[in-house]
Amino acid sequence: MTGKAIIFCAPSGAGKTTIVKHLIKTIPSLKFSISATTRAPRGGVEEHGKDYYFLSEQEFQSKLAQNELLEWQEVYEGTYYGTLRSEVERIWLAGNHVIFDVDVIGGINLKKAIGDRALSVFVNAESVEVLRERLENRNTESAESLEKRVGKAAEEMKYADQFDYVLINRELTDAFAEAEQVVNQFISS
Ligand SMILES: Nc1ncnc2c1ncn2[C@@H]1O[C@H](COP(=O)(O)OP(=O)(O)OP(=O)(O)O)[C@@H](O)[C@H]1O
Ligand SMILES: Nc1nc2c(ncn2[C@@H]2O[C@H](COP(=O)(O)O)[C@@H](O)[C@H]2O)c(=O)[nH]1
Repeated sequence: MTGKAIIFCAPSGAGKTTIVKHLIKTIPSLKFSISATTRAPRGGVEEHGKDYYFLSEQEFQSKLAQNELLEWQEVYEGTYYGTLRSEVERIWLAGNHVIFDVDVIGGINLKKAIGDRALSVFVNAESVEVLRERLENRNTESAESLEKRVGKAAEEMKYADQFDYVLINRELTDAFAEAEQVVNQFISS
């Protein structure tokens, strides 16, 4: 089996992490590419080596200098995120498919780098107001961080037409079913 790549992107709060976690649970050959980030872990929720590799800025810059990142972005001012080449290699060598949860520009760059072996999916909500409400309910962001994320969302929505598939996440159960269908069809093609 040739390993494929599934790229999930979305404006913050649209629900891509929720959908990606669901896909990993339901499709056994799909493995998550754990990114590197300089963001601090969300207390009590996130683990190093599971959700992210939480690095200092110096450690991140060192990986960048050694060409260990397939793509990277300063997603929010002063906060870096990047895809490790070693994650993709590890997952493909084990005979699995890789799934990414990355920002919109990172996703466009990954699709360019991987080509036809990759399916890029843009998850969206009905409106920026819905994104805000979901982020408020998630209760993980400071007021400042929430404004940064919502502020960036309208800009990110403009890139939706550069993706292979656009999924509007209204009811979560419907979004799960649609995501499963499109991913299963791609990995079995
Ligand atoms: N269809 C939905 N209806 C209501 N709430 C939802 C829906 N989908 C996801 N959520 C909730 O919205 C919040 C944001 O979802 P999630 O963390 O998956 O977003 P995200 O796109 O990964 O955002 P970020 O880029 O900030 O990590 C979560 O609390 C999640 O439980
Ligand atoms: N370009 C990349 N973006 C990434 C990567 N890993 C995660 N992300 C994106 O960052 C934002 C914020 O994530 P959060 O965990 O702080 O909410 C989100 O859009 C992620 O998809 C990466 O390796 N490269």
